[in-house]
Amino acid sequence: MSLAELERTGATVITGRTVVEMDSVDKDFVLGGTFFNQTVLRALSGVSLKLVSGRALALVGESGSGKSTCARMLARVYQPTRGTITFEGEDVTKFTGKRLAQYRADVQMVFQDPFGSLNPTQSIGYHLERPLRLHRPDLSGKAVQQEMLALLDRVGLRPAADYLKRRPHELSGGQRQRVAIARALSVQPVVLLADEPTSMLDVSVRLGILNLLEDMKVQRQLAALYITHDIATARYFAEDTAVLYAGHLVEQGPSEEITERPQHPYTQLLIEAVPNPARKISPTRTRRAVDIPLWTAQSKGCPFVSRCPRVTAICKETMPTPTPVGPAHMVRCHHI
Ligand SMILES: Nc1ncnc2c1ncn2[C@@H]1O[C@H](COP(=O)(O)OP(=O)(O)OP(=O)(O)O)[C@@H](O)[C@H]1O
Repeated sequence: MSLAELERTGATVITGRTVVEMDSVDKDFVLGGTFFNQTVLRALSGVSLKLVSGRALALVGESGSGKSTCARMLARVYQPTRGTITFEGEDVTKFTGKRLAQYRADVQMVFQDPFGSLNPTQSIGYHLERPLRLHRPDLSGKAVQQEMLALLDRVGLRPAADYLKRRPHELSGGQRQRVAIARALSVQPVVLLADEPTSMLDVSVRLGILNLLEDMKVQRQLAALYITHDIATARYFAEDTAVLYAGHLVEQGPSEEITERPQHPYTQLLIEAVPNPARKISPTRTRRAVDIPLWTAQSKGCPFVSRCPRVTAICKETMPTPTPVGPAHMVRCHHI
């Protein structure tokens, strides 16, 4: 049976190989207090996820849920407090020197603010030439020029030669994000971490950037992490979705399954919040803004209790373990 046929049967087909794996990762930040009585924020609690070549995983959650912390750990900006991160089977936390530099080239990040990530005093050519010369010393001067033009062309900045001498302020937000993507691709990465890559762009250009990232994911078989507040775009770009709340993964599985049949009350809340002109507004349903709880090493129970319509005594005491509810679909809730 071909992959396409197998997919039509409804089975979850995970193509590609696991490139990066996070296993039971905690990340603590010391916020203050004395040496003997520190206030420790647990920004991530027991997070496990995989990035697979040619596939994207969307990491969805509200502000402060720990999405960027997760990406920064994958990029080796932060070390985990507990748990392991492996890259092609090797322990990332042990990388130093040349191995760490190579890892940082293999794992590229695209940030939400395309202007902040480019140097306003330097040309677009400079932004592409530097990583090419640093990470691909085999290329001759002429080959570097050709590669810069090919990269700009590939991200849709045409005619490419026109863009080389321009500076970031001469480009629109969407064009700057295309330059940032070209720069990330210049070092031939294996993993792409896209941290809300469209949230600061005009709505009209967002789809173009998502399409470009999708093309790059497929053509280069990148293992991608797509961070977003917006569960609706998660389905568009990512095959798999993981929902993060107060540093805990509360639901994870195929994007289509998660958006069609969300099981965790938090995922259901995110889906209900997606604007849908066809849906009637229920006057009985009221929403109040609630902050994500500050999770510490002493916190217990499920972090969603203060907002959960299903809450019972056990939820206040014990964090639920992951429960399978479908092929490659897990939920952490006592009441599914
Ligand atoms: N370096 C740090 N020191 C202390 N606390 C931090 C640090 N980095 C992040 N945090 C805290 O960790 C929690 C998670 O932050 P993070 O930026 O990962 O969330 P996020 O989901 O990416 O939010 P946003 O969507 O607003 O970027 C927040 O409470 C944040 O204040």
